[in-house]
Amino acid sequence: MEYKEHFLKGVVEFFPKQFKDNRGWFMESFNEKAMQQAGIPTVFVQDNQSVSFKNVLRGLHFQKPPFAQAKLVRAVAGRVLDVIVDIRKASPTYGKHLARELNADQNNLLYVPEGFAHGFLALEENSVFLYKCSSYYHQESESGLCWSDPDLNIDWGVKDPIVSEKDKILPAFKDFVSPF
Ligand SMILES: Cc1cn([C@H]2C[C@H](O)[C@@H](COP(=O)(O)OP(=O)(O)O[C@H]3O[C@H](C)C(=O)[C@H](O)[C@H]3O)O2)c(=O)[nH]c1=O
Repeated sequence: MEYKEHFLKGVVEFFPKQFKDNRGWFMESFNEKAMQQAGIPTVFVQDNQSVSFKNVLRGLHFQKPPFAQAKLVRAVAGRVLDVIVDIRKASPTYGKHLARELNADQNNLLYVPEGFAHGFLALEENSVFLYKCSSYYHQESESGLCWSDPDLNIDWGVKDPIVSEKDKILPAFKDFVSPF
C-alpha cells in the first residue's frame, strides 16, 4: 500500500489501491503488513464509527496515558477535514498541526500516533468516520483542547461549526500542560 510520511514525526498517510471494474471497486482498507512496512508497530483493539452532519466538528480530543490512543482514521462516506495537533512536549513540532482532507473517493487513511490531539470537521452531510484505536475507551482519561484556540491557529474554513457542549468547554492551549 502506498504511503507518505508527514512532517509531524510518526504521522503516516496511506493511499490504498482501488481495483475498479464493471461492478464497482475493491480495496484493502487495512493490512497489518502495510503498517509494518511503514514502520508502525501499533496493535489496534477497538474500531469506532461516527456519522456527522455537515459542519459538525468533533474534537480536539485525546486520552491521557496509560490509556493514550494511536488511531488509524478515514472517511468511508462523505468528506472530512481531519486535524491533528502534536502535543508531545519534547517534540520539535510541539503545538504544530496537520490538516488533511479524508474522503470516500480517495479512501486515504491517516495514522495518528499517541501524543496527538485529534478532531475533524464534516465537509458533507452524513460523513461517516471510521477509525481504529490502539487502546480501549477510558472515559476518565478523556481530555482535549479547544478547536478554535488562537495559539493553535487552525483554519477550519468555517466560523460557526456544530460542536458538542463538552467540546465547547475544552481548555485553551496556553493553559495546557501536556501529559505526553
Ligand atoms: C469515543 C467514545 C465514545 N463513547 C461514547 C461516549 C458518549 O456517550 C458517546 C459520544 O462520545 P463523544 O461525544 O466523545 O464522541 P466524539 O465527539 O465523536 O469523540 C471522538 O471524537 C474524536 C474525533 C476522537 O478522535 C475521539 O476518538 C473521540 O473523542 O459515545 C464510547 O462508548 N466509546 C468511545 O470510544
